[in-house]
Amino acid sequence: MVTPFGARLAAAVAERGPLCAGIDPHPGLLRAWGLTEDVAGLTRFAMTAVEALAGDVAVLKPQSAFFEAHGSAGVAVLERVVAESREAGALVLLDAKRGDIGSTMDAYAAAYLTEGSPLAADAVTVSPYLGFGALDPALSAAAANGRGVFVLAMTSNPEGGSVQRAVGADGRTVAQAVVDAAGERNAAELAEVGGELGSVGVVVGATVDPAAGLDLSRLRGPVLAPGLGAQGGTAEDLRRVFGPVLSQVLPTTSRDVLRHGPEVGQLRDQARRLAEELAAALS
Ligand SMILES: O=c1ccn([C@@H]2O[C@H](COP(=O)(O)O)[C@@H](O)[C@H]2O)c(=O)[nH]1
Repeated sequence: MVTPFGARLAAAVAERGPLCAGIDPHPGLLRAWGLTEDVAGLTRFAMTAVEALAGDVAVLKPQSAFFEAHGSAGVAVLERVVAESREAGALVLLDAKRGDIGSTMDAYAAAYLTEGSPLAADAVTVSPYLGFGALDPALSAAAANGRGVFVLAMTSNPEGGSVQRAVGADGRTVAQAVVDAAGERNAAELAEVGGELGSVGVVVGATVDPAAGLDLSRLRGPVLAPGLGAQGGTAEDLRRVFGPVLSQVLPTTSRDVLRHGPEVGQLRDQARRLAEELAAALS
């Protein structure tokens, strides 16, 4: 039997600390690193980040959009990032935010969650706004292959609230319904294979207002928390937003690490500093 993603994530965080470092090759960061805004610059940027971070952090989160922006050659760089990060011992969470009808989700599951695919990662972000049930192919492939999914619930951007905080006929917000559906999948997984942490995560911004009242207590899975650093969230916010489920939080930041490049040692030092600060905030 394959080891479930939830168990692999818990082990990685226990060994390496809680930081999920993003690899977001923004054009502005390429310029700041003195690189050209082309595939050569992208390659140097991304592989420097991998060299600095993949042996150190628990999870690396490449943002697919910045690689896709360079066309097929950019996607080839993303394939290298995924493969070399995993070889160096980091889990890879591919931030692609895919979501579609079930038959198309089959193809996304084949691309991101199936051994042998050039873009197969340890986990992928997905969007539930075609209905949580439409994600079934990805959830099934993840379970079968020891991989994970992170479902958008309450995102870090201010615009998200108009959709995610809308209240349905049952009185729950859209975000709460997403979290509850993820929790049901985790309860089924943990009942079947045991363990503490399920493989279906959700995305909840470190920037969200705790007054939104999102109840994560029955999730029993990881909570990816973006929004730290460049978007204004702080380690202290994690305690305020996620108090009762702090041990399940996987804080992520991209620019707050990457702005310390291009020197490998400085990137690594910043990631270590943040990992320590976050571990303290989450304990
Ligand atoms: O709610 C969300 C979901 C995903 N993201 C992604 O995380 C990083 C954040 O980058 P920073 O430089 O740390 O701001 C980026 O890839 C987003 O697409 C998010 O910010 N919020």
